Amino acid sequence: MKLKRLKLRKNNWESETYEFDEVLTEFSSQKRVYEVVAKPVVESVMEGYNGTVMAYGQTGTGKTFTLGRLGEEDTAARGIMVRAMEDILADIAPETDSVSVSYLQLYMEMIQDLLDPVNDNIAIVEDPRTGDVSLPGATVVEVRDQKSFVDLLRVGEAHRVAANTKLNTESSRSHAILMVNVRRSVKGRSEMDVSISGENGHSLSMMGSLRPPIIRKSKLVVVDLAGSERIDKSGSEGHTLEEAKSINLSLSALGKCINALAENSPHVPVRDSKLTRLLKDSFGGTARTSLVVTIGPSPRHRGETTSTIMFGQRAMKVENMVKLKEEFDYKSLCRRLDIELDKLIAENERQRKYFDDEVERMRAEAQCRIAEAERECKITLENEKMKYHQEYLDSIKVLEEKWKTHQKSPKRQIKEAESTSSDIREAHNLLQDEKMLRQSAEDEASDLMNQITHWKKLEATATAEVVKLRKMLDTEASQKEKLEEEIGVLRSQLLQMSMEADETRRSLDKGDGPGKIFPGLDSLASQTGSSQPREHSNGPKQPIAKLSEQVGLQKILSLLESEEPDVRVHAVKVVANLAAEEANQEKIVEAGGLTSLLVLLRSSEDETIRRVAAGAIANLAMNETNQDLIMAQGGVTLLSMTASDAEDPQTLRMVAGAIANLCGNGNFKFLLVIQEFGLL
Ligand SMILES: Nc1ncnc2c1ncn2[C@@H]1O[C@H](COP(=O)(O)OP(=O)(O)OP(=O)(O)O)[C@@H](O)[C@H]1O
Repeated sequence: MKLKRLKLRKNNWESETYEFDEVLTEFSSQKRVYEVVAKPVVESVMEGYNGTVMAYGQTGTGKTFTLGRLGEEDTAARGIMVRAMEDILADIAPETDSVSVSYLQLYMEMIQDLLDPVNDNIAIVEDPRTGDVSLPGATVVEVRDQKSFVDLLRVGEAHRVAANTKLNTESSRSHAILMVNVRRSVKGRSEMDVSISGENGHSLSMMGSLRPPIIRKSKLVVVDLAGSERIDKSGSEGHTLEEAKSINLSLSALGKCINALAENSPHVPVRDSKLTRLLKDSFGGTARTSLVVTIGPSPRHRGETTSTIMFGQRAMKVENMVKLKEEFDYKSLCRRLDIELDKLIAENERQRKYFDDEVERMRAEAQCRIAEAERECKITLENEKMKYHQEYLDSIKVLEEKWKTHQKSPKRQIKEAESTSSDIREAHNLLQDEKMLRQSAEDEASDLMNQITHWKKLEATATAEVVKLRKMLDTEASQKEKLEEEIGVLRSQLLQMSMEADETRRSLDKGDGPGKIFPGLDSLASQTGSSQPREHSNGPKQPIAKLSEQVGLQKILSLLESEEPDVRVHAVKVVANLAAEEANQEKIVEAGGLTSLLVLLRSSEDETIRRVAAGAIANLAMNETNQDLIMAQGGVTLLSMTASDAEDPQTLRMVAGAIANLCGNGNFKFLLVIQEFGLL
C-alpha cells in the first residue's frame, strides 16, 4: 500500500515527516473517512473476522465527531458507527443472520452499560479456551433496522452525558465502546460433507440432516477513547487527578500492549487495565484493527500531537493474524431436530391411526363376506337338497309305473327277456372272440420277446467265442514263431552236421585223418599267403549250398547273436564254412556277417567260437573286395591279438591266416609298419 506522509513542523526551519496508511484533514468528508478507516474492517467483520476501529487523540481533536456523529439533520455528517451499521444491515440475510449491539463506557476502571446505566460495574469474562472476551452482564439489543440502531446510539449518548454530568466530568474523560455482534449462517458450502475443526480440535464430519448449520460469529468494536493529554498538561487535581490517572493508566496500558505487539513480544500485558482486557480479542492478534489518531493544528499542543503521532507510528507496526471463527449451530440443529421429531411423532400417530382404521375396515369387510358366503352356501345346499329329493320322488314314480306295466303284460316281459338274453349271448360270444384274439396277440408278443432274448444270448456267446478264438490265434502265432525259430536252429544244426559229415568223408577219401573240420579252415591252412582259388569249392559243397539257400544267409547270420551258446557255436561254424566259398564271401560281408564275427572274436568267452570266428574272418579276407573293410573294422584287433601272449595258439593260427590274407592290401602293410614301431 502506498503510504501517505504527515509533515510536522518543529519550528520555522525544521520539520518532521511521518508515514501513515492515510492522512486526512479536517476537510475530508465523513464518507471518505469511513471508507478509508472503517469500511475494510466492516467488510472483514461480515466475512467472519473480529474487527476494531479505535480513535485515539487529544481532547477536542475530533474522535467523537469521526466515530459517533449520528447525522440526523445532515446525512453527510454521519460518523463511522452509523455508516458501519448501515453496511452491516445491508449485507445480512434477516432470515438466517442476526446483529446485536451493546453500548458501554469505561470510566475509572468501571464498565457501565450505556443502554442501562444502573448497571455500572459489568464484569469482563474471558473464555479460557478460545480467549474470547464477553460481557454477560451488558444489555444486548438485537438490531433489525438502521433507525432502531440510531435510536439506541442516541439513548446511549444521552446516558453518557447524564452519567458524566452526575459525575461532574466531561465526555472526553471516559472511553465509549460500541460492540456489534454479527452472527451469520454460512452459505454456499457443500451440503453433503462438511468437516470443520471443533473447539476441542477434533475434526467433525456431519452428514445429512444431523449436520447442524454452520455459523460465523464476529464482533465489531468501535472505541472512542478518552483524551490522551498528559496530566500535568491538563492541570488536573483532586478527583480530576484520579480521573486523569485512570485514563492515563488505561491508555498507557494500551500503548504497552501495542508496543509488545509491534515488537512481536511473546507477552502482551493485556491484564494491566480493564480497557486492554476488554479489547483483548479486538486488537492485535486475531482481529483486524483500524486506529484513527486525531491531532489538532495548534502549536501549543505540539508535545501532545507528537506523542499521539508516535502512538500511531507504533501501532502501524502491529501485524495482525486474523482468525475466522466458525462453529456448529447446535441450538439451531436441536430446534430443527425437535421439529423433525414432532413431525415424525405426528406422522407416526397418523400412520398408526390409518393402520388401525384399515385393519378394522378389513375385518368388517371379511366378516361381511363370510356372512354372505354362508348365506349363499345355505341357499345352494337347500336347492340341491330339494332337487335330489324331487329326483328321488320322480324315480320312485317311474319305477312304480314300470312295475305296474310289468304286472299288466307278463308275455311281453318274457319276450323282452328272451330278446335281452339273445343279445347277451351274442355279446358274450363277441367277448370270447375278443379274448381269444387278445390271447393270441399276447402269445405272439411273448414269442417275439423270447426270440429276442435268445438272439441276445447267442450274440453274447458269439462275442465270447470271437474273443476266445482271437486269444487262440495269438497263442498259435507265438507258438509258430517259436517253432520257426527252433526249425532255424535245427536246420543250422543239420547244415553243420552235414558239413561235418562231408568233411569227414573227404578226409577219409584223401587219407588226411581227422582234425580239419572246416573247409574254410582247411583252405585257410593250405592257402596262407596265397590268393589262389580252392579246388574243392565245387561238388561236395552242394548240400551245404542247398541248405544255406533253404535257411537263408540272413537267418544264419542272425543266429550268431543268439542267446543260446550252442546255437552260436553251430552258427559260427556254418558261417565259417560258408565263408570258405568264394561265392559267399562278399554276400556275408554285405549282410553284416563281418561285424558279427568281429564282435564274437573280440568278446566271446567261448574259445571255440573265437577260433572259428577268426577262421571265418580269414576266409572272408581272401576276397580282395572285402579286404579294405576287414582291415578298417578289424585290422587293429587282429594285429593286437598277435601281440598278446594270452591268446589261444589255435585262435592265433586263424588270426595269422587272416593277416596273411590281408597282407596283399597296401593299407594293411602300412598298419604292419606301425605295429612294428610299437605304435598300436
Ligand atoms: N472534521 C471536523 N470538522 C468540523 N468540526 C470538527 C471536526 N472534527 C472535530 N470537530 C469539532 O471539534 C469539536 C471537538 O470534537 P470532538 O468532540 O469530536 O472531539 P473529541 O476528540 O471527541 O474530544 P473529547 O476527547 O473531549 O471527546 C466538536 O465541536 C466537533 O464538532
